[in-house]
Amino acid sequence: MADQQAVLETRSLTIQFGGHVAVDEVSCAFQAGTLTTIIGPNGAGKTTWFNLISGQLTPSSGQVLLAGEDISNLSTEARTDKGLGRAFQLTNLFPNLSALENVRLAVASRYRIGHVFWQRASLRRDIEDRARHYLDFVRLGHRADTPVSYLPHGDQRKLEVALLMALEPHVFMFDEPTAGMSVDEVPVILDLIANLKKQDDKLILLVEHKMDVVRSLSDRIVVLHHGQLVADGEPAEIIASPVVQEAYLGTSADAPTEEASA
Ligand SMILES: Nc1ncnc2c1ncn2[C@@H]1O[C@H](COP(=O)(O)OP(=O)(O)OP(=O)(O)O)[C@@H](O)[C@H]1O
Repeated sequence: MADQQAVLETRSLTIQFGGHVAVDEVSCAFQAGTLTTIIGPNGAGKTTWFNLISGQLTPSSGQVLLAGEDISNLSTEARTDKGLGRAFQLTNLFPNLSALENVRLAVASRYRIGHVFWQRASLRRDIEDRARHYLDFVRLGHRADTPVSYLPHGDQRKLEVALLMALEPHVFMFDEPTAGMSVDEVPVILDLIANLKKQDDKLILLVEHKMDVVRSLSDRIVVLHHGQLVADGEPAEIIASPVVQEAYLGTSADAPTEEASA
């Protein structure tokens, strides 16, 4: 494992907002076929680290490497093209189009085709087949013709996973995928992520607060606190570690206890 090339790596990644260092020299490498969850108290820098990786923010210093290539200066779109996929909490859905049309557009964008090629029957069929495949994967096949604005919140979140899959990324990034979901919907989205994990060449990164989710899905947990990486290892070991308990006890409402996750 140690000599396997990392799919994704951050090296001394740092960003400062005024005098505040939100992500502080974070170095971490991730291998294909693993699911890592990033945890930490509110304001620890988790989302900011994600934003630096996906290109929403430019680091003050340090690098982001994708399959060994320094992508620190690339745009978000260029990073997506290179296989870095991030779910954007519904902001990339077209509410007036149907579920299928949304996925179809995502598939077509992957193919980089214009209107002329769209007319070619074989390509059109291929796009249609793929779009339906991703929609079925997220169990929304029966909602293909429903406009997105009519879908319940949980279905919209599932659709977002389908859009992400349509881009065929090597890296899937989810920032609190279960946020705002009802108790019934949470297991469905987790099941989707667990199924993604079975495609064993993928790297999945999650930011998640619910410790039962973290424990059941993760191969590895990385803990941020005050912008620094303070723990990194297997779930049971990390959750029990004093450094994690202490980090969370600073904001006791978030403490990673079984009660908090219930
Ligand atoms: N654009 C910005 N400008 C100034 N400060 C920012 C900006 N983005 C984030 N911060 C600050 O950086 C710190 C880390 O924020 P971040 O949202 O990454 O934390 P988090 O660990 O994701 O927290 P939460 O679990 O609450 O989402 C916070 O103090 C936040 O106020």
